[in-house]
Amino acid sequence: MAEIRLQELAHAYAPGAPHALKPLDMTWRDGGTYALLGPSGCGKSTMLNIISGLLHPSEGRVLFDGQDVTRLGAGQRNIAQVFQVPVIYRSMTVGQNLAFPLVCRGGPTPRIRQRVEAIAERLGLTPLLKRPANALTADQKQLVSLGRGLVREDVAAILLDEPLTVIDPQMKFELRRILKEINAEFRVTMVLVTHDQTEAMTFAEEVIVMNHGEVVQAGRPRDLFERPATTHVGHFIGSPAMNFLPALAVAGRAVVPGTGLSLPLPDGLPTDGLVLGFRPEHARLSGASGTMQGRVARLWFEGLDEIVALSHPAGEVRLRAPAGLGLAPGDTAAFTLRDTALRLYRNGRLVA
Ligand SMILES: Nc1ncnc2c1ncn2[C@@H]1O[C@H](COP(=O)(O)OP(=O)(O)OP(=O)(O)O)[C@@H](O)[C@H]1O
Repeated sequence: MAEIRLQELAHAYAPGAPHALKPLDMTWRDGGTYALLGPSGCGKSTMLNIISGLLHPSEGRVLFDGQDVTRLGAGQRNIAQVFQVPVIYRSMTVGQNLAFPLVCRGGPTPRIRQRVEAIAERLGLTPLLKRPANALTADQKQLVSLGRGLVREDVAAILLDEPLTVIDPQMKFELRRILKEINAEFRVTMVLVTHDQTEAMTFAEEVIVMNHGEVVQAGRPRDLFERPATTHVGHFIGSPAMNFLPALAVAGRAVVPGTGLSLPLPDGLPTDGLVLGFRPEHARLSGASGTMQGRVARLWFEGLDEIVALSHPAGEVRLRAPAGLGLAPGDTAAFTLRDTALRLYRNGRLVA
């Protein structure tokens, strides 16, 4: 188990090619849970493969517990990696698959059996231990892949590259819980790559949001939700996404015309490219008068809540409201906003 430090790390796949991973510095605490979150092609797998040693970075260093491992191959790093597509040894039983990493390292047989049984129990694989791995469903095969990553007690970290994609939705929730339990019990550093915000936000203590090869924000799930560092993060995290409305500078404040939405402008801030943003969850419908009034454009259900899309000359905003308020498209509605809910962005970046 190890602290992982990325120092001035960057990667281009060919000399002179644009960076697939732009320069970054980051430290992941020993025993922590982390998620790399972002759309397809943003550089998540590139970063993970550099950490596992499958890929050598074109710039910078990777340190495990202070030791430079940048030029070491995957086999020398003591990392367990689980991929999107299950990797199993088809000619072996489930038990033999789970035992394989330990057998390769030559541990005592009783200890191996004990560890295999413990991990199988955690993953619900006990009844399948003697089955040929070949005969399993895709879900079960991925559980075996995960189990092979978890069975070793000496790994520096477990890297999970979209491992839940092939897993049945019911099972996903259960597996995230199991992974967290294993992390709490064995304090093994875990890094999950995903493009699914719910998966990232419910699994990790710290989420690293990436876009176009760049880390745009790294922080606790609550901080990403409350204070997105960019409008991209505000769009990408949360459902519905954060609301953003263009603002003008008026008498030292950023103001959305025709609404009560405004914030003081920080001293010296240029006044172009201003946008005010707030979360749908922080607005409360308030009858016909409030911070902003608009016309109900659309309504739809999300779980027990109703999402109300309000149209206004400044733009459309979405609010989350308890179902059964009796609103209909075309109605006039208004909302008030929680005091601390408003954020100011300039050219897409948080300024206040
Ligand atoms: N072997 C490669 N050679 C050249 N370019 C590559 C290679 N692998 C990835 N890339 C490019 O690097 C960028 C980042 O890709 P990467 O696979 O790391 O993104 P990702 O976020 O993991 O995407 P996905 O979720 O689709 O796997 C993309 O523009 C991709 O086309």
